[in-house]
Amino acid sequence: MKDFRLYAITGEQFHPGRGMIEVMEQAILGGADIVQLRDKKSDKPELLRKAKELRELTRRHGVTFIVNDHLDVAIESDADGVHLGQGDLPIEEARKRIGAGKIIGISTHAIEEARLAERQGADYIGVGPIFPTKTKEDVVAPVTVSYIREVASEIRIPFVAIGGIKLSNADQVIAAGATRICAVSEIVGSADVKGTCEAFLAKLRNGRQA
Ligand SMILES: Cc1ncc(COP(=O)(O)OP(=O)(O)O)c(N)n1
Ligand SMILES: Cc1nc(C(=O)O)sc1CCOP(=O)(O)O
Ligand SMILES: [Mg+2]
Repeated sequence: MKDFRLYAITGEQFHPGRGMIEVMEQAILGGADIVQLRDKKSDKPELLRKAKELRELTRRHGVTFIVNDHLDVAIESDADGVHLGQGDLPIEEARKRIGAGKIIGISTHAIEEARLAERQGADYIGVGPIFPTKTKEDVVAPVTVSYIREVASEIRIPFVAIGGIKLSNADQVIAAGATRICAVSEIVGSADVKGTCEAFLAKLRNGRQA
């Protein structure tokens, strides 16, 4: 898969009065290079409509587009891939349905899950939740930056840190070895979405030099 640095996930509850496409376009203009549609409320037709809009936006900007949870919506909207949770369908089955050229990402919360995801052919893993977060209802206890250190030293596929990551704590995440960051509320809930993305990327760039 095309490498990425800043992963922006939709969260419409964080920007009342502003449209999702407008907000995600600001994230992309700020440098987000992968976008995920995460929507726990909409029904299938609504999800598909949003996925198609985001597909058009991301294609126009040359940015990777992932659909959370819904493999069928990912396929029908011609997304670049799907993000699975630990309780979702197995990677092997998802791969058969979505095809070899597409991206499969999976959430992990412990090194055993990361090892398994790598063996099963995931293209990237989510590593989290690093810090407490209110964005995800059924979230597990924070894994802390020590899990980033474990993954960075052992896992070879790309990993992205997620969960409670803010501009104010991103330096800890980067110092632990993360070279890719994912955020929901800090990005889409910001009054300056573009500036927030630029600030995350500046931190990631500085971290690489450190
Ligand atoms: C990049 C990334 N990492 C982790 C998640 C969480 O996925 P999951 O565990 O399936 O939980 P939900 O997002 O479905 O609530 C993610 N979506 N993206
Ligand atoms: C969607 C999600 N997945 C997580 C995981 O640990 O797998 S944490 C999380 C929520 C991230 O939202 P925020 O950046 O607002 O904390
Ligand atoms: Mg999920």
